[in-house]
Order: sequence, then C-alpha cells, then structure tokens
Amino acid sequence: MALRNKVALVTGAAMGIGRGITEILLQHGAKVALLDVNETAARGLMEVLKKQFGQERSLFLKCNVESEEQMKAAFQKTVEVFGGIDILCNNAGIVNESAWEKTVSINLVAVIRGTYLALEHMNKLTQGQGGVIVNIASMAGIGPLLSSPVYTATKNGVVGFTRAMAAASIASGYGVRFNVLCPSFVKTGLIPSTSSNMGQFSHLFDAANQLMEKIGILTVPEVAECFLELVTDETKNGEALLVMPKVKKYVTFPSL
Ligand SMILES: NC(=O)C1=CN([C@@H]2O[C@H](COP(=O)(O)OP(=O)(O)OC[C@H]3O[C@@H](n4cnc5c(N)ncnc54)[C@H](O)[C@@H]3O)[C@@H](O)[C@H]2O)C=CC1
Ligand SMILES: CC/C=C\CC(=O)/C=C/C=C\C=C\C=C\[C@@H](O)[C@@H](O)C/C=C\CCC(=O)O
Repeated sequence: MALRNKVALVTGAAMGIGRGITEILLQHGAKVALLDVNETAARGLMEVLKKQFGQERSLFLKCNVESEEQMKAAFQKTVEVFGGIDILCNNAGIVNESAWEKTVSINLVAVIRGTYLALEHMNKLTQGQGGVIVNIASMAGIGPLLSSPVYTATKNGVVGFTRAMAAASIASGYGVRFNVLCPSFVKTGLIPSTSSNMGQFSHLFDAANQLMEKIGILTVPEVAECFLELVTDETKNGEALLVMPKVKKYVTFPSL
C-alpha cells in the first residue's frame, strides 16, 4: 500500500509509540487523525506536526478510547474532514495491575471497538474501499510477563482477536488486512519506573526489570519502522510481528 494521501487514524497518538507511528505515517505522505485523552501533549505535538508537514495533514481529536460515544464521534469527524479511513492503528494502552478493569477496557475492549468502527468504513461488502488495521499488542501477547498478568491477558487477546479478524476478512471478502505488532520493551513513559501500579505483583518489580535488562530496550523509531512494514506490505494479513532489539520475526503459531 502506497501511503501518499491515504488517511490513517491512530489512538494514543500524543506520546510514545503512537507519536512515532503518527510521524512515520506523515513522513510517507499520509494524513493522520490523532486520538488521545492527553490534550496538552497532543496540542504540543500538533504544533510540531503542522510546522513540519503543513496545516492540512493532521487532525487532533480528543478522545477516550473507553467511550463508545467519543470513538464514534472521532471516527465520524475523521471521515468528514479527510474523506475516509484507510489505515487504523489501535495503539492506546496502559499498564496497571491495580486498576485491572481499566487495563482491560483500554487495552482490549477499545481495540475491538476501534476495529469494528473502522470496519464499518473500510468493509468492501458495505461500499468501503478496503484498508489495513494494525493493532499494537506486545511481546507479552506472545509470552507471559510475570509482573503483569492482566496486561498479558489483554495483549494475548489483541493477538488472538487480530488473527481471527484476518481469517474472517479473508473468508468474508472484507478487503481489509489485519496485523498485530508485538514489541518487547520500548523506551517510553509506559514502562513502570516504580511498582506503584503493580498491585499484588509489586514484589515482582525487580524481576521485570531484570527481564528488561536481559531483553534490552527498543527505540520508538525502530517500532514505527516495523509498523510501516505491516501497513505497506500487502502480502501481510493475519501476521504477528515480534520485535526485539536486533531481531524481529513473524510469529508462527501451532496449526490445529
Ligand atoms: N513501552 C513499551 O515497552 C511497550 C508498549 N507496548 C504497547 O504500545 C502501546 C503504546 O504504549 P507506549 O507508547 O509505550 O505508551 P505511552 O504511555 O508512552 O503512550 C500511550 C498513549 O496512549 C494514550 N492513552 C492512554 N489511555 C488512553 C485512553 N483511554 N484513550 C485515549 N488515549 C489514551 C496516552 O495519553 C498516551 O499518549 C500500548 O498499547 C502498549 O501496551 C507494547 C510493547 C512494549
Ligand atoms: C510491564 C510492562 C512494560 C512495558 C510494556 C510491554 O508490553 C513490555 C513487554 C516486554 C517484554 C515482555 C516479555 C515477556 C517475556 C516472557 O514471555 C518470558 O517468559 C520470556 C523470557 C525471555 C525471552 C528473551 C530471552 O530469553 O532471550
């Protein structure tokens, strides 16, 4: 898929991986709707993006992905302003084993919500033009992260949901590709600097840090490049791309 003048919607776009994904999409000629709850961070980013890419290439929509109403409105506004949606990145996510229901709501329920909203616009069976959806899971969606069982559950859910949607799309003829990106640790504000949000697993904070030291830490641009591969390579559908420092591999799953 060539990105020039394609329309992308990115959740959690104001910081971290979502910002990196937004920037690489703009660098390759796409228009981007940025959805985030953090208005201060988003508006600061928007000033930078408008200077670098022009006034008309990016749009910020304050949106809590937990809200069906706000997500529907954001998708509708994106279509109104940019004329459609070709690319969706469900990226927004948190790590909080204390507020675990919120973690499920943002990391999994909202990914399903965003996917279904985008499909309404992309589905070729309902006059859509097709498209591609890339969901951001985690290495914890492939192997258990002992310090964060609920986070692990949400990311496993994102992997399974995305792969099932790809199979459904092929069987149904939606004309939409679905892929999932599974980074290991990435240098953003998400990585817990204290055990405050680890709840009953706070005693495993050191173990998680030891794992991080063992695996190493990715940069946001490294992750954004892998996202771009899943979007632009039209042979990729139903893929889970595991990214670690110095290695990336398409995960193979047992065929039942
Ligand atoms: N940082 C890491 O080590 C890794 C992160 N990931 C995943 O990557 C995604 C992005 O994470 P990071 O960029 O590291 O985090 P981050 O904390 O740097 O950025 C997350 C963004 O999402 C936004 N957000 C949070 N809750 C939201 C909500 N309810 N509605 C709308 N926006 C919301 C935040 O305001 C922020 O801008 C998450 O899904 C995370 O699970 C996956 C593997 C590793
Ligand atoms: C607390 C969450 C922090 C950041 C977000 C995030 O998603 C980070 C995930 C990073 C890595 C997850 C790794 C999970 C690993 C487990 O499956 C282990 O059982 C695998 C152990 C080592 C694999 C690497 C190696 O041995 O070379």
